[in-house]
Amino acid sequence: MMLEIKGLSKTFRGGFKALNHVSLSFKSGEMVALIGASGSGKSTLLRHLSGLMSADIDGGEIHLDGQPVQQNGVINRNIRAVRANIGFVFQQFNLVGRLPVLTNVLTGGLSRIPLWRSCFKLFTAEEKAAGLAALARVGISAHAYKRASALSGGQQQRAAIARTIVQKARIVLADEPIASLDPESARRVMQTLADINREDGTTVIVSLHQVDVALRFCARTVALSNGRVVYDGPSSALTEQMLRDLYGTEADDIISGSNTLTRPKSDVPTIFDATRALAAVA
Ligand SMILES: Nc1ncnc2c1ncn2[C@@H]1O[C@H](COP(=O)(O)OP(=O)(O)OP(=O)(O)O)[C@@H](O)[C@H]1O
Repeated sequence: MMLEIKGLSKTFRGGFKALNHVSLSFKSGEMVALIGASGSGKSTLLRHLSGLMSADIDGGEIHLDGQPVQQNGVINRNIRAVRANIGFVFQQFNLVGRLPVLTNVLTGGLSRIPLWRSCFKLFTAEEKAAGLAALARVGISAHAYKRASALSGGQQQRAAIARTIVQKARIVLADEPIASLDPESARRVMQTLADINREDGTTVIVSLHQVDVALRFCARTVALSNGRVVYDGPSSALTEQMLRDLYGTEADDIISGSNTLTRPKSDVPTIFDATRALAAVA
């Protein structure tokens, strides 16, 4: 599905401009990293793409395969149908902790299940089988009947990805999905996103604080600074200088990965750091 953003602007109450004429388009099957310093507008952009937040009155438009998500500050009245194609993975997992993992995953299909049935949480054998298959794909089928709150952060995040599989989402928007995970869990979550991208052709747009992860997993990177797109192109063409300009005083930590998952646990690095990644493609 083609996701097109034209001239998107968002001004928060008080006058702060969080998005400033953002225009981007995403083709089916892309895996794109969204990077930028804290406060640059990554989460705000992702919320607009799914119609969770409306732009300014004259703030541009977003279309998914020609269907409006929103136009000039007005969300499509039929947003539920549009949103059925969009899966969302949040930093804080967003599962209902007291419900079993499988039930959480099956709620991904709710937009395609008649309302009366979803109200009573009745799922057919076929739906349950689809849920279990999705859990198997993300490697956590053994935990299907545990309460979601009993899972580790990384497992909960993989359950959230399984939910997007059940939903049959064509686009997955992931907002800092690895920010609160340890390095190995983070790597697995990114690999799971890469798998659904490669195997199902699902478009994945993922905001990341870790530049090295963006370079490792995403062929394309979009960089935001103060609500504007300042880079959109192959991740391999990003230079260290661009990253320094983008992150300012945060740059050393971000680039060397000293505060992220880049520090290898053993001497076999699972993910290489951004400087070496850049040197390798130079
Ligand atoms: N509801 C809101 N009201 C007012 N300002 C907001 C609101 N939400 C976000 N902002 C501001 O908009 C800017 C962009 O925020 P956003 O969360 O999109 O940044 P981000 O790039 O995702 O940052 P981080 O990496 O820290 O999550 C920030 O300066 C933030 O303070």
